[in-house]
Amino acid sequence: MSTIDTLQSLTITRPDDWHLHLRDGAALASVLPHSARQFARAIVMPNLKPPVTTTAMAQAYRERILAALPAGMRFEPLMTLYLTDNTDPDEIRRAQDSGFVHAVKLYPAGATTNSDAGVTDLTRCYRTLEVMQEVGMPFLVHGEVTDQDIDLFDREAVFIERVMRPLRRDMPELKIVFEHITTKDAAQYVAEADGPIAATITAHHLLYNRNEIFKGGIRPHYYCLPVLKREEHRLALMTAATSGDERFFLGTDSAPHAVGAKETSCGCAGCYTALHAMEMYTEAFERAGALDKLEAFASFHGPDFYELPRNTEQVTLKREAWTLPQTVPMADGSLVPLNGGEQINWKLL
Ligand SMILES: NC(=O)N[C@@H](CC(=O)O)C(=O)O
Ligand SMILES: [Zn+2]
Ligand SMILES: [Zn+2]
Repeated sequence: MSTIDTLQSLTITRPDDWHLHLRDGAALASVLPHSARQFARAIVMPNLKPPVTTTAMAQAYRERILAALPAGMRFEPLMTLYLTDNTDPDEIRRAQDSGFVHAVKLYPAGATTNSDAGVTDLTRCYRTLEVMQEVGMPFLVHGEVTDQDIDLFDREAVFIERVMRPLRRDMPELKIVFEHITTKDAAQYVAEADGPIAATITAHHLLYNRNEIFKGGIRPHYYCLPVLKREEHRLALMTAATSGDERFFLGTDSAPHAVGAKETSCGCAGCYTALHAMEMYTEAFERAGALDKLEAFASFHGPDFYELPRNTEQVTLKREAWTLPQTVPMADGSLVPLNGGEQINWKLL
């Protein structure tokens, strides 16, 4: 064992979360402290009901987030806009000028939670995407095709061929983040592509393969989109995350849903990890013998891609076993964190 494997504590630059769902209202107030405890900043997803489609809506949402932050906590929400077939190219210029909108998000219509207002055909958005390319506004992509005749487990790989390659051929300078990648196909595509592209990787896709959803029965808290994949894909994600390649960085995709919306005959997609995401990532990197690569993945590659300053504060993770709560109270019902009731071996101080 190398010395780093036996470390009792690990001090790194405070990380950021480059893909986070904070929701709104009572749910926002319940989940925000969990993220703020761990992360200095987060890219906040715009898939509210109704979706955050304008700079004015993003500004109002940002103010609600800051108002929900408990006294004494610091956290910077980095706002995003939800792309629709009708997003006006001028909206991109307003967003860019705002200073607080940092990206625009693609939800293919019907692909995931609250994506009904999403894009039906990306070519309809080309004038808007051209302005994004021109001003350097990052384009964040939920990369799954929605065709019902494509197997659920193949939707990300097919997206690369049908959407990503044509898009990048047409807009080679557009900055793209391939969000929450789940396959070796996506990891390889991002590692090898020319031009400005990166990918976020969740902690749960590093730690689990699809067996987890069905262990001993159907376990809805492990259901998210894109769905967990085969072990070979998990291994490819681990290799990418721990490679030191600056194109891969941390994005939890923590996605809170009230327990009743998960534990039901047709449960929502989304894993809640904001409570313990850094501990989960640390566990994953330790298993790969790559704790020395965690800081760059969690704290450097993201701000570098977004052209934001790196954080200067530090945080410490201690090797200390603790048991996650079974549930987290939420004003409108409770929330089950991923691995609720189980033990985790690291603790963020
Ligand atoms: N990841 C998920 O399974 N769900 C996310 C949406 C998303 O990121 O696709 C959510 O908003 O609940
Ligand atoms: Zn998504
Ligand atoms: Zn998400």
